[in-house]
Amino acid sequence: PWGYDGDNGPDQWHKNYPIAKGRHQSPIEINNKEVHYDRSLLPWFASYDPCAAKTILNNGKTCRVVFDDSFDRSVLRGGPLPGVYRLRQLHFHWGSSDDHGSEHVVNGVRYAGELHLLHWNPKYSNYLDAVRRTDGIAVLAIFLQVGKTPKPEMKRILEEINAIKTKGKEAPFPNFDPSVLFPKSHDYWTYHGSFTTPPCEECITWIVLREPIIVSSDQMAKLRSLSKNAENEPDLPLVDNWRPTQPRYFRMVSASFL
Ligand SMILES: NS(=O)(=O)c1ccc(B(O)O)cc1
Ligand SMILES: [Zn+2]
Repeated sequence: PWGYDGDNGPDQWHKNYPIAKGRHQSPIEINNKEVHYDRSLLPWFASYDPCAAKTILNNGKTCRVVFDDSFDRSVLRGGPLPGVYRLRQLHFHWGSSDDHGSEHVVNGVRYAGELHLLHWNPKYSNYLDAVRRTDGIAVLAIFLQVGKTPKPEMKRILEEINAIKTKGKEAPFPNFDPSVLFPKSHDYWTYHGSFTTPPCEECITWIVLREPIIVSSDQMAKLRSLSKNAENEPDLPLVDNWRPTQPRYFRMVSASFL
């Protein structure tokens, strides 16, 4: 199966998932010189129900929190989006050390990690139908920057890590509103792209926040303490689960700020 190692890593994905060599792939480099300020872009809003949070799991590729998306309970709207999109899950990407780990890169800057909140367009009958549509999915991406005054709200997620150390482990994760993780500024870049993991469908409206959230080096180490294997297998650290940047081709990256 696909992964992030030499033999099954990002450069090989196209063999089983040809879309991985498409013209609208993610992540990408976001460079000020190529960004277009779009003053018609609206602010985005998240209205999340903390009771929609269900479980946290280690799927061997990332740490994911899953939400009830059986109705418009926790939604993202505004910004570049035509309507409301339902929150389905959040997950992280991180490196083997603090100097890299994010998927998007801003003016050459790699952050220690990246948080993705995945939402789907309820105009489609279900999530699997939405991933086949160019306006099917919206991902809110938030950079993780290592600093001395970490965001206390990150603690809640990292405290659960001990319960999901190995692949396949899942634990209840009730009563959590992920908007507590948002940075102060809602400034964002937006462009059309893809899942950053196979099957790499090109169905995502990306909303990448300019302001990172601060996490501590210990918190990043906590994420790196997850194992990519199950408990009865050798303990291989789950690190460097990020895809390198992909060609932008003829895509416009719009900014909501000057
Ligand atoms: N990294 S990403 O947000 O593009 C993403 C989201 C979901 C899935 B998935 O549920 O397979 C894969 C990648
Ligand atoms: Zn992701």
